[in-house]
Amino acid sequence: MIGVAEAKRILGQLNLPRRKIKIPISQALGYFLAEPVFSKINVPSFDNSAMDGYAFFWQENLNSLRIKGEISAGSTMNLELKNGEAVRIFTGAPMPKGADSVIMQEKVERKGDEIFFDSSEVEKGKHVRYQGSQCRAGDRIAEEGSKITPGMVSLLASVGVEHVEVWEFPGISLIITGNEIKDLGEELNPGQIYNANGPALESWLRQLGIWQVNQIKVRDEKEAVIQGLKEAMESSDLVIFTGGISVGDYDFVKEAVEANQVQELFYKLKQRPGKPLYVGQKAGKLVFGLPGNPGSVLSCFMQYVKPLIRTWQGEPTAWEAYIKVPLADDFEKKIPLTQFLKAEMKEEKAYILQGQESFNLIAFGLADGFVEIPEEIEFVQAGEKVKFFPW
Ligand SMILES: Nc1nc2c(c(=O)[nH]1)N[C@H]1C(S)=C(S)[C@@H](COP(=O)(O)OP(=O)(O)OC[C@H]3O[C@@H](n4cnc5c(N)ncnc54)[C@H](O)[C@@H]3O)O[C@H]1N2
Ligand code: MOO
Repeated sequence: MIGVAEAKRILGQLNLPRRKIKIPISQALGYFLAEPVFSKINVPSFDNSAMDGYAFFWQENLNSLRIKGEISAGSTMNLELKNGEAVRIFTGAPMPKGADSVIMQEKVERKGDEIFFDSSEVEKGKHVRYQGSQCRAGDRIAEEGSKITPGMVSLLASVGVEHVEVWEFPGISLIITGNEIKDLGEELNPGQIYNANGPALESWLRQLGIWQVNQIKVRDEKEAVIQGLKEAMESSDLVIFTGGISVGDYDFVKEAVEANQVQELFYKLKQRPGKPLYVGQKAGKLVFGLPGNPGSVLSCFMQYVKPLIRTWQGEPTAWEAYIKVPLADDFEKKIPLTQFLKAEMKEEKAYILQGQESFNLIAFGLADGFVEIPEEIEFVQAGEKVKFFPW
């Protein structure tokens, strides 16, 4: 059995067969840039007013101006001001020739075609947004690996970028094993349970922007599991099993990966929950055998599958997605394994929740994420900092 750090090192070093795609920015939310982005234009592309008011040429001791005309946003009017003249101007409208400053309309008193104001209210260059003051054509405005947020989309649109090169998301298949598993809405007979893992993983994947997932259920029969994996590998980059990876007589995932010539990267980790985690690889495709208990599925997904998918998607720091927070209470770890514990964050402290068994989902409904207590640590004192992995 290897430890958590070694497992992460192995997965972190994989050479993932990622693909670049070019997509319109309207569809790019949540993707990561595969190339840096350069501005196509100067922004602003012309000097313009930052306020509704009056534009003029600044001079010492100025306290009145004569209004010569009006310029609104989008106007192409070719107006030229002389000293002592002002133009009525609106936010975003181009500054006329001969003007270098704007005064807000609230600061003036208008009488006919003249405005009067206190000379202390005006300043050279005030309320003008100069050409190229955000960026200039050719400037690098976003780096490779940046996540496309709504803010980034706004920036890209402002500089005239219509399409971006991003890393394509991996295609994913979920294989839910277990004769006892019933879908919601179905009747539960004795010995049967609801499928918690399928909806949980679907939700996780949606959180990562992945809405299209091939999901199949297979019975605990060797041929069905082998065939299910074969078909899933043909259509996906990542195959995620839940259940069937332990040592029971009806656990066939191990036999299925071997029958499909998947090469083992590791099997069984010094951790709880999720000890019997399996990961294998074939021709760049990855197979995760998540142990069936829902607590194990969620911990293993969060610790290994999520960072791997994020890396595939182009996030450079996916394996460091934790923060260090103080533990609210003392914690004694009674097992020589790394423990992932469901925890709630309150007033910047992590509270380890009751009910940490890997079948028990009550704590999952309350948790904000996991606390990690490393293998070699036996006791953590209240106030000591631990790694916290937010959902
Ligand atoms: N003799 C041993 N037995 C077990 C060991 C071991 O080392 N030696 N490890 C235990 C640990 S730890 C885990 S975790 C489980 C993992 O078992 P499997 O991956 O084979 O999973 P299953 O046996 O199929 O299921 C385990 C458990 O989870 C429930 N389950 C499965 N799928 C779902 C689902 N989609 N939604 C909700 N719950 C699900 C299933 O009914 C079982 O109760 O093995 C231990 N045994
Ligand atoms: O570690 Mo298992 O993953 O206890 O449920």
